Amino acid sequence: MSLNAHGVSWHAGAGPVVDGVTLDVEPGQTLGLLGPNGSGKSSLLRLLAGVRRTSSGVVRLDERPLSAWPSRTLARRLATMGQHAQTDVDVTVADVVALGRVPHQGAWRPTSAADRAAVDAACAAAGIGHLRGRTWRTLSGGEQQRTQLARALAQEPTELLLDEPTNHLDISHQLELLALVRALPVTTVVALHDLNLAAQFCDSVAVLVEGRLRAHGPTTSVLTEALIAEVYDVRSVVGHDPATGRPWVRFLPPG
Ligand SMILES: Nc1ncnc2c1ncn2[C@@H]1O[C@H](COP(=O)(O)OP(=O)(O)OP(=O)(O)O)[C@@H](O)[C@H]1O
Repeated sequence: MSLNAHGVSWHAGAGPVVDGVTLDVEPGQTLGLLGPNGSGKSSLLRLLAGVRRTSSGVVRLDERPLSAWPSRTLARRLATMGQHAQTDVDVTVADVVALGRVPHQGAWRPTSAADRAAVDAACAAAGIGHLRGRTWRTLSGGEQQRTQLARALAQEPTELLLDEPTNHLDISHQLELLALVRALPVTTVVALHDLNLAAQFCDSVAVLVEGRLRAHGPTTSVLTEALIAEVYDVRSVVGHDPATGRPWVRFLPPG
């Protein structure tokens, strides 16, 4: 087992935002986190990353509660990529990517050859080598997103938690990013709105509705016309690609 949530809830305001979620993420797997707007995907990702404390229940990494991990060790293991990374400071792309190395560096240890190699590899993988000298604030939304991915990759994590990593990307970069993430020997949880991207790239999916886990399992079993109608109130046809066996979804007009 890699990451595991057991009976995890998080309350904000009047009621639970995440409500009793139990979920195992197998090592090396790419798990898609699906659900309508406001269903709790980002909140659950923050709980899985340990950046937010559960109101009840426990998140474990390798069967050990996150709270029992030394923070630096945890920071080396878990990398996150959020939806809205912003800064008012004039930092370069190279500076942002190098932040991924901080958990690996001691207070008095200078940047090592391993740090430089990890940053180079991450920039190459995310296709941002040519942007390294640019100021972060001058980047397009998609370029910022790929820079954040490079920062997360430079961290050389074993678990990667991505919140809608494709939302600013053109179709080519969407496919590239998810193919890259899927090929990594890393356990990944990725919140997605695009059901066809989930169908194509996720080994399994977890579907949240109003903070509760409505379904979890292999993508092929979970992504059905009935589930899509129930969760999103949209009619669809779900087929399977004969070459890959993977599902695809075609949405139908209301009526
Ligand atoms: N700090 C907070 N205080 C109060 N309510 C919150 C807080 N954070 C999130 N919420 C609410 O919890 C619900 C779930 O939010 P969350 O961002 O986790 O959903 P999501 O599934 O990621 O949504 P989206 O698909 O729109 O990004 C929303 O109704 C949101 O307004």
